[in-house]
Amino acid sequence: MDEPTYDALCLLSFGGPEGPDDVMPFLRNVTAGRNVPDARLAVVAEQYERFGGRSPINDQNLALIDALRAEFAAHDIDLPIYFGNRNWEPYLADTVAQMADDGVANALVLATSAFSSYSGCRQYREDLDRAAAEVGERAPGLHKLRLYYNHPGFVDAVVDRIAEVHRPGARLVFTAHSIPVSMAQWCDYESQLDEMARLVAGRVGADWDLAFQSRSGPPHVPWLEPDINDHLATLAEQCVTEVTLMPLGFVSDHMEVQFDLDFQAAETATSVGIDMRRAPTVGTHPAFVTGLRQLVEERTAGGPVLWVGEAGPWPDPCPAGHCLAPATSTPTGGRPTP
Ligand SMILES: CC1=C(CCC(=O)O)c2cc3nc(cc4[nH]c(cc5[nH]c(cc1n2)c(C)c5CCC(=O)O)c(CCC(=O)O)c4C)C(CCC(=O)O)=C3C
Ligand SMILES: [Fe+2]
Repeated sequence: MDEPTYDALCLLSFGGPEGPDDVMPFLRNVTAGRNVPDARLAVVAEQYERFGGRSPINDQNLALIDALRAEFAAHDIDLPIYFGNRNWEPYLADTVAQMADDGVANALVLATSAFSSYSGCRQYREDLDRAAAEVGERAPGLHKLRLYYNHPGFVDAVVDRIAEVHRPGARLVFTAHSIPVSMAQWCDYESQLDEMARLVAGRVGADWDLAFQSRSGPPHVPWLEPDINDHLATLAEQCVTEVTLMPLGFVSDHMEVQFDLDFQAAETATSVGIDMRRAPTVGTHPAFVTGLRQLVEERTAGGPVLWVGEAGPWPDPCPAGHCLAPATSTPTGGRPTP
């Protein structure tokens, strides 16, 4: 592929409220155009309020940016790093406008989502298209880096994070954000999670399962299962007493990790008599930061294309028609054009 010369990297993430007054407007941004009932928003708002109305996600992304700046400096990569979000400040469109002001002609984009799904992949690409359209002709070219769920840097960091808390003999349970089954059918989310869980568990040497967390939406709409809380109860029935929990589907310990796992799932574990330890997400683990630098060098310096497992590197750009939104979430009810 013919690569342009890149003059910046933009970290693209979900965003989160900075204080109590931000919580409801943030949640309305997240769920705009979708049928998430107000009752569900109220429940989630309460979860943010437990954290003083402030999500840890923005600080975690800033920490990752700091780590990447140091990594770039140590490897003579001369790319300024920008930060833009889908749902909160700094909003992506403002960041793209800033890049245009600064004379950036082409930027690489690193999304904080390792796996393939509408929420974690295509929706970020839609965000980029919308932000570029908003800024107009002077907007830089925005080039998303390929998915890195099977990059050795990510996988090595996951293995190492598990080692921080794992006890030999404990059951290793991986979690990822549940998504509607109607969303899962258009992407490789489940198979990617399954393959990486198997590979990581093999390296740790543990029996393992994959469970899902943080589902929303009405109960009659099917989402990926088992839910982590139900699964802990099932494990207890099988006389499992020690669990290592690894939130494989996330790259930082944001609200959904700290609330849904450290608070809710931990309570479930206690109530069913399981001694559970949660492994940290990759965060700024040096192996992860190295892997992200290699992902950039793949595009800027002819660096090697690295991956582990069977699926091969995620294609760059994404395959047409992949990671589509579920039909019910589009205004027309039809399939969006790829
Ligand atoms: C696959 C996936 C990821 C992982 C990939 C990625 O990282 O992108 C992810 C990440 C995140 N999800 C987050 C927060 C929320 N997700 C929601 C809602 C939803 N997520 C979905 C999927 C995912 N979500 C889906 C299918 C919905 C329902 C419909 C919809 O609205 O699309 C809602 C609305 C209320 C609710 O229904 O729970 C909130 C508040 C935060 C921020 C945490 C913080 O603040 O620290 C993060 C990193
Ligand atoms: Fe989410």
